[in-house]
Amino acid sequence: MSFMMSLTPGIPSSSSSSSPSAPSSPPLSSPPASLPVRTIPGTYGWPLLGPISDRLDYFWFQGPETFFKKRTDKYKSTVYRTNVPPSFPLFLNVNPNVVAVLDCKSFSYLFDMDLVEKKNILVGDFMPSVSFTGGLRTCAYLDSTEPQHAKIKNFAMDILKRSSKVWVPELTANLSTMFDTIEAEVSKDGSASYLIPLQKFIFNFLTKCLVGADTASSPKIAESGYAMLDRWLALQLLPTVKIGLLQPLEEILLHSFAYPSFLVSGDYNKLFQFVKEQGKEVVKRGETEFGLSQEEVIHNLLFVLGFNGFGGFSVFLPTLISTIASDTTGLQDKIVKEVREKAGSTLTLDSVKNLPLVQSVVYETLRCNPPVPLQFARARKDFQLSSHDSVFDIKKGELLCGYQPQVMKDEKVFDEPETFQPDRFLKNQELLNYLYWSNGPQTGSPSQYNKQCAGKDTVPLTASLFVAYVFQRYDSITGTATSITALEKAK
Ligand code: HEM
Repeated sequence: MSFMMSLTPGIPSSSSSSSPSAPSSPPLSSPPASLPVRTIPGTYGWPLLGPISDRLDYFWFQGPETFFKKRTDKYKSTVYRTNVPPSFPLFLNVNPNVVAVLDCKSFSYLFDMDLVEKKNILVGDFMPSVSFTGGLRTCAYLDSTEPQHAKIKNFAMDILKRSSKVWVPELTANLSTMFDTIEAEVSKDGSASYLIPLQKFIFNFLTKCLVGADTASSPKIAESGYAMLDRWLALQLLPTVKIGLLQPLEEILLHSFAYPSFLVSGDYNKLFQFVKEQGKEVVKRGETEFGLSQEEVIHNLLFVLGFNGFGGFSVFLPTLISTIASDTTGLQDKIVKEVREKAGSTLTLDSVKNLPLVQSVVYETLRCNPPVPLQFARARKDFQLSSHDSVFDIKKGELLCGYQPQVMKDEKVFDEPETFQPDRFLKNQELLNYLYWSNGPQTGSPSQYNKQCAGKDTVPLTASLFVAYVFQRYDSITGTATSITALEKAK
């Protein structure tokens, strides 16, 4: 961590000249004069052959982690040119060329909305068809300069603010249901596979909090709403993610073409009708207070619920559970002590303030396993970008691609970056400046002027409450990312 204090903090330099609340930290656009200017190393290879070879390395021969690491070692640089999937043969109008940015300093340029734009590049140059979202480009695909972005982002943040009253009671009620199910299965079979109860919990809880709709009012949605979202998400993301099935089948069947939305449109329409009927109050507010059409409100609600919230928590919570439930260093005893002494008998949003170790564990899990691994941004203009040791010329229109799992292991920022240190953020809060899971630093503020996750504070808060709930109820839990094998009730 020795170099950390000399880094430019990873806070967006500014948003746009029209942003009254733009943060005023030093601009990233003027790199320190002492660093040498270097040509960006790396190559896109021969047309068609370069992209296909990189794609096979990425998905098959190396996997994303080794893919980025090997090239960093080869070029002795955390900034280089490469191709990322999807590509040839059936993604003809997708340009796979990117400039990878793989340390905390170069990655933070992705947050500088004066320098980069984020139009249609949530998952790279490839964009899933808008027919998955009713023909609309939802918030996450809009650049911060597009007028609809401000309206929808403000709506999303308003939803979170208003739902704060019901957030904790809904969370604990739904957690009770989930752990009753898991507990019964563990005592019957000796272990419980928890992914389905967990996804049902996330779906019911978020639907109530974000949409104001009770899934109990529709047995079909209550029973299979989570699975409908899984299918909808899978079809949009398949071309870009490694599943780990038998290769080369995965390459041929999953990574070679985009799946059509009609395969899930029946499910999506059911969810649409459910939100329209059961989420009337929230939908109306989106129309009257934020100037959105009814269609815009509902498709964006479904995106925030399904893609951002449900998708994000479905990836994050299993890693959190597995990290804690497989620990053998005595971490659970320390958490039990903190939770029992300081959380209070009834959990509230304020309880978390008294749980610094729990919060640090949550942050450290987000650092070691950022749930959304890839982030993209396109240069709005020519500018100079610096890594820790060099400066590079970026041309207008070039696509920057950050791979968070490597960036969050930046040894110039994080001591022993490969090691999970539960109290890392408790000992040094300064490090929150470099925790980027939300597409911005944990010390930043999501707003209409940037593209930071609207749930930047809500997500770690919810995860901390989740941990507090577990250790109010249990003295210890044992398990993995998919199953719980033992639960010892609180004595
Ligand atoms: C563990 C859960 C979550 C994770 C990991 C997560 C992660 C992210 C990330 C990485 C982005 C930026 C994507 C990009 O532009 O590259 C994002 C955007 C966004 N997230 Fe989250 N998110 C989570 C939960 C939530 C929740 C609960 C909400 C509810 C309001 C939310 C609302 C949003 C919105 C509205 C955006 C788009 C921001 C914009 O366009 O300016 N997210 N999220």
